[in-house]
Amino acid sequence: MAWAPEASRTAAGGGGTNLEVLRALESGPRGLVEAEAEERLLRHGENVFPGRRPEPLPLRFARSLRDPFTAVLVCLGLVSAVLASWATTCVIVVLVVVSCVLRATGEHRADRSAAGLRELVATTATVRRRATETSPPTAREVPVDQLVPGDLVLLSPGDLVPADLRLLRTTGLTVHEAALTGESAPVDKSAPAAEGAPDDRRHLCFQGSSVVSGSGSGVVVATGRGTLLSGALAGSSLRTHTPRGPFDRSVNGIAWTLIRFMLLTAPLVLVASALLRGRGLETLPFAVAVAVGLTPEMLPVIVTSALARGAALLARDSEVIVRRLPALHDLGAVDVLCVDKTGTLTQDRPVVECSVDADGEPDPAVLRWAAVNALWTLHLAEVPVPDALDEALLDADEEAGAAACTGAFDDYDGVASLPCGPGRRISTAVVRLPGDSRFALANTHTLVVKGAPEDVLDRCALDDTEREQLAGRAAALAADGLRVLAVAVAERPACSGPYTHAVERGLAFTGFVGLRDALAPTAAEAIAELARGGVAVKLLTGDHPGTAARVCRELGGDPGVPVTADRIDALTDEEELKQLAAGTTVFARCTPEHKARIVQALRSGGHTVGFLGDGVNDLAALHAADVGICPRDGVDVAREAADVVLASKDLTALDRAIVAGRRSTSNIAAYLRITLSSNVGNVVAMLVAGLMLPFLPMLPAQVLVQNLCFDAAQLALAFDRPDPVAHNRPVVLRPRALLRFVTGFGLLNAAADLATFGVLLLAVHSLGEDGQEAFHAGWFTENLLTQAMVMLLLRSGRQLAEGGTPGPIRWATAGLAVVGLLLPLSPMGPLLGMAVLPAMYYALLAVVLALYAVGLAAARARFDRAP
Ligand SMILES: Nc1ncnc2c1ncn2[C@@H]1O[C@H](COP(=O)(O)OP(=O)(O)OP(=O)(O)O)[C@@H](O)[C@H]1O
Ligand SMILES: [Mg+2]
Repeated sequence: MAWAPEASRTAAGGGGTNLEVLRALESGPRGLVEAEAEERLLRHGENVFPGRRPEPLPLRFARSLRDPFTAVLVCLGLVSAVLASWATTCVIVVLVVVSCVLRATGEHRADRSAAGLRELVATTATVRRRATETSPPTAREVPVDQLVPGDLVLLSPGDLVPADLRLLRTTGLTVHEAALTGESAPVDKSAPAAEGAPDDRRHLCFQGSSVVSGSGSGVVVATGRGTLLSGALAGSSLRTHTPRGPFDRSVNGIAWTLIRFMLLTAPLVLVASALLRGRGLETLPFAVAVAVGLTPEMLPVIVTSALARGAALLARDSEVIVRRLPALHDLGAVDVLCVDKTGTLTQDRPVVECSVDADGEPDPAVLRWAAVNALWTLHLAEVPVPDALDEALLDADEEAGAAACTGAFDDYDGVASLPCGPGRRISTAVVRLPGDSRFALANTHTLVVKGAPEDVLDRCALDDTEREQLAGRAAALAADGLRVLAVAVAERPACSGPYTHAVERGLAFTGFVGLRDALAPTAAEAIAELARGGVAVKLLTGDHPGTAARVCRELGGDPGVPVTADRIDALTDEEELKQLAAGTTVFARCTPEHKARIVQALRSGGHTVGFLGDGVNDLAALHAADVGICPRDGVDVAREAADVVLASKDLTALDRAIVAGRRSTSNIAAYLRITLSSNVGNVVAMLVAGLMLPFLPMLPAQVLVQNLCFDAAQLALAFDRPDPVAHNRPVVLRPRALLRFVTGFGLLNAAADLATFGVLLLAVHSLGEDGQEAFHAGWFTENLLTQAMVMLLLRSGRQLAEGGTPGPIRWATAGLAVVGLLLPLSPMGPLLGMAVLPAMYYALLAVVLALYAVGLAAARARFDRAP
């Protein structure tokens, strides 16, 4: 348990000065001493994020019991136990246990293989601590689970709030509390004024929220199970939201259809045999066995195994972490990938290339003003985390300054800063010349503004023609692939109160700074591969349309006509937005909301959408997409929001992840096709034969043994290496197409079964009561052999004639055939009520099977040709 001491919670929750709060928590402004923190960790326990505690194996096992297929099996097991049909009950218990064990261990394995990588991209918190009582405090990163009450935490944009905090100091801090309150807009947070304020929620930051802009420091008041989020989850007033992605629509949709179908089978068999054969309740065990026979009970196992194996291989070979297994399936279905530009396709290490005045002439003063802005934005932040653009400006300025030795700008003192953030594309620093207040200059503050040209020009005192001209100049720089910042300044009488955005008006335009941000080395290759694989790539960026279009071209794509986000604002009709989103490749000047809206529009247009992004401004879109993907260098919140994390710098890992997703889905689809068509075939044949014969066409125990053999063999499908050609386009499981397939192939299978029925009539002279055992043996052999054939011919893609070493499928089918042929002849045969058949039967059976193989191959070829 990790409750903060009761006293501290009260102090933190109520008012109180910073010092009082710190004292109540036995902490201080210089942070905890390491030894004390260690001691507290023992006392309070680890600060584990709710919902992220690793699930123990028994719990996993219990969770797989909740699966609908397993539930149906358990019900059928109960029915057979009530009927005292113990053999059936035993087989069902074996099925349930095997399936749960396989699923739980599969998930566990996938988790383990990603564990090392997860550490590599783990979320950390920045704390201020001291090595000893007397040493100075230093800020350092600690794993989130090591935080203790009383720790001083520093927050900056993109951080996940690691525990419940009482704020001590803030500058322009806004946080996103959607995980707690559902509120999607960022909320302002501030440290209380000195006298303590009554509005305590404003002064608290809660675990699970994320920092959007600004920075701050706070003291930890609660960790682990003591946090508000933990409490809310325990009281289950909050649910971790699970979006309905393609996986839910396809695999789960199909599963539920099957379950309804299965629940109908047992009553149907009972009614049919009562009406037509006058049999009573004694057919119930048989009806139950048929229902079990029809159940693709291995579906959950195949799904988990195929996905877990794919995820484990990806982690090992390509350093990709799949955080939610179904996301791997969804990746395979992605047909549109939206990508953010800065930091994803580019390296986000911009370098200043030019600094020009309003006439386009080189002017170092523009860079100097931009650097003054960057310097004071950085210094006035509670936590100075340099942004890449600011860092580049400071570096370039330092170099230029060293050459020119002009010191005038260094004399400025910072007064206030209004930083940029999501949706705000300019940053302002208010500076002044230090000096005696008797001089007029000391009463003047200088506003230095830099940011997106459109936004800065809007705030400058210019007439329309001038503004247009300057916008044109910015566009020309952008078209060269530069990131462009406009710089403007204004002198104002000193203002004693806090500065607000309202002062950013009537500025004097100074010039532009152009920065070049190199492309990520593997970006072009990755994008080309995506295009070859049938995935449309769209660029969604906050940057200038010119820069975005140029980047797109450099990556080998056709940018078309870039759309700026204000066009999206103008659209009220969802239909129009859908069309615009589908027909556009580059979206520029997007705010986080625009990115999410575009993703949403593409999804409602019927696409499966992936979003690859790394910043705070990508958070909403990462949530909105079917699959959120984050590169390794993304901010904490982006990584937390993503379903898939690319742990290596290599973007082509994404292509491999998509192929892995397609492969897993293909294997799942192959399983469904194979198992359903043979199950449907068997049930139809069994019903027909059951109505014509004086005895049950198969005994319940036989049905179940046959089923066990099928299941064991079909597990191999999860490990199949399907045809690579099948993976050059998105793979989607379509319930309708599957149904068509299953009906067609199921009837073909039933025809083969009934042909065997005819053969048995010929070979076994009397099919009266005494021919029963021979009939059962004959049908058992035929069923297993046809199943083996179906597995070979209906797997995804690869043909029988392939060379090389036999894969899992061939071993499985060979095993199935051997069991089918030998089991009735072995001592097990009589135990299961089967007799030895005449040799003639095998000869005739060979003919039936050959015909069936030809029929299957022809039907498959026809099916593959169909659109
Ligand atoms: N530190 C900054 N100072 C001034 N302006 C900035 C700063 N950072 C960003 N901007 C402006 O805001 C714009 C939008 O930034 P934002 O972070 O939303 O997207 P981005 O980094 O350009 O691109 P992407 O969305 O591809 O990551 C930038 O293009 C730039 O003009
Ligand atoms: Mg970015």
